[in-house]
Amino acid sequence: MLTTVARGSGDLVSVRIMGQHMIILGSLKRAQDLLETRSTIYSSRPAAPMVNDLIGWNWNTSLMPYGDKWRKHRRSFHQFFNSAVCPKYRDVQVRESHEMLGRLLQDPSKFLEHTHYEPMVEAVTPGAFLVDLLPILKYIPTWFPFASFKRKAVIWKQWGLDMRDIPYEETKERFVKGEALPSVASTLIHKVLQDPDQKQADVLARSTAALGYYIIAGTDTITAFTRNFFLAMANNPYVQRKAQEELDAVVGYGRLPEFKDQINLPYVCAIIKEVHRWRPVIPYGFPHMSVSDDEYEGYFIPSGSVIVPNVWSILHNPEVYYEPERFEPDRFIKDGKLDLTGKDPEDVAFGFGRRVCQGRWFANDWLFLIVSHILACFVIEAPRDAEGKPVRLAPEYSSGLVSMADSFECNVRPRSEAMQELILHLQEED
Ligand code: HEM
Repeated sequence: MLTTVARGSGDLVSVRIMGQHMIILGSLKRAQDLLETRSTIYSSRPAAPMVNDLIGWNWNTSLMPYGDKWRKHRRSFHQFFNSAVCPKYRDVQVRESHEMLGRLLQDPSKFLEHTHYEPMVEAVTPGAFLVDLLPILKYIPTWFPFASFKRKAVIWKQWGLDMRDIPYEETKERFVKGEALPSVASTLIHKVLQDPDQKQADVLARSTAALGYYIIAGTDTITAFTRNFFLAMANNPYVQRKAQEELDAVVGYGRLPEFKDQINLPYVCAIIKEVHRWRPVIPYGFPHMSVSDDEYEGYFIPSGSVIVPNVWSILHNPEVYYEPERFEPDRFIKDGKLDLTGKDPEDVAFGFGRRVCQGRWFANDWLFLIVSHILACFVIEAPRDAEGKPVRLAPEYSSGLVSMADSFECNVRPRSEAMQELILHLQEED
């Protein structure tokens, strides 16, 4: 029997579900007080038997409990994705973006298909499966009538292992033959082969490389963000026009926006911030877990409590963001410049404290290319109704950890013949 007991109000709510304490943090102050100032206590993850034991994803940093193993994996990932290293990947990201533009040009009606979505996010959503609340369930046999989660787990486990191991093994084979291209995986393999404890080094290397392929941590979030961007542009044509005017003035027509232009494109950057704020892709926060008893402003928080930052309510606080449901990049512009004082949505959308997203620099570069390139090259319009009026798009969202908009229709067309030719030309060059 599932029982829920709730206490507290406003921005700090404590809930008990089947004996499990859960604290929901509804303001930036609460989230920072606990997850950042007291990060030694609040940086673990809740046990997730579906993911860790059944699917066998205990090699994934983002799901590991706080401790030495997590620290080792985080350090290993950090060396390849810290802010100083990420600019090295920009050439590859630019080429990827050119390809994406080419696909959009070829078949604009399939703009959602040019993004990538894996249903596995369902599995990393704590509480999505009863087994996460009742770990004993993991021992029931796969053929048991209600054990569909176990059957899914068998498929996902193999999929996860293939995703981690196949590209790694292929790179290793090429490396041994001296044919591997420079990559995160080949750098790691080079180190493994020199390590006295090759077996252990190999385990860490393949986990880092798998995350490094940004398959798990990255693609769902980037896909969800891109969908929200299309949605915001289709519903707000004046925002789109304003961004395109800025792009035309700063970049001109003969080339695509580049990283060096970013500083002169405050409105385009404000759109990225506003997409993070308006429809955060992890709206109910990535849960943390406390590792010792604590007392906070008169509340006793027992060890093992699940702590959930309510990202949606923080980013929709009308005291910080006027008319929060409105898509309004101008809220981040002051005197023609980007002004994020006390309101940068990325301080919230990428999580908190010691568990803050490790892919944020890589993601930011990627999102800048997606948004600026699409805006420079295409017009995005909502479909029209029988009277010729634009339809207000309002898709449903999935309820997983990463909240993804369901598919929706949009008219996407090149802004001009010149832009069309530029895309084709860039593809020939790459
Ligand atoms: C729109 C893009 C993205 C968003 C909004 C996002 C958001 C997040 C959030 C909220 C967390 C949890 C933070 C916490 O527990 O407080 C996280 C963790 C993580 N992210 Fe991202 N992420 C994005 C893209 C990426 C990409 C592209 C990568 C990889 C290249 C990545 C790698 C990671 C890793 C490794 C963790 C685990 C950190 C840990 O548990 O120690 N993320 N991300």
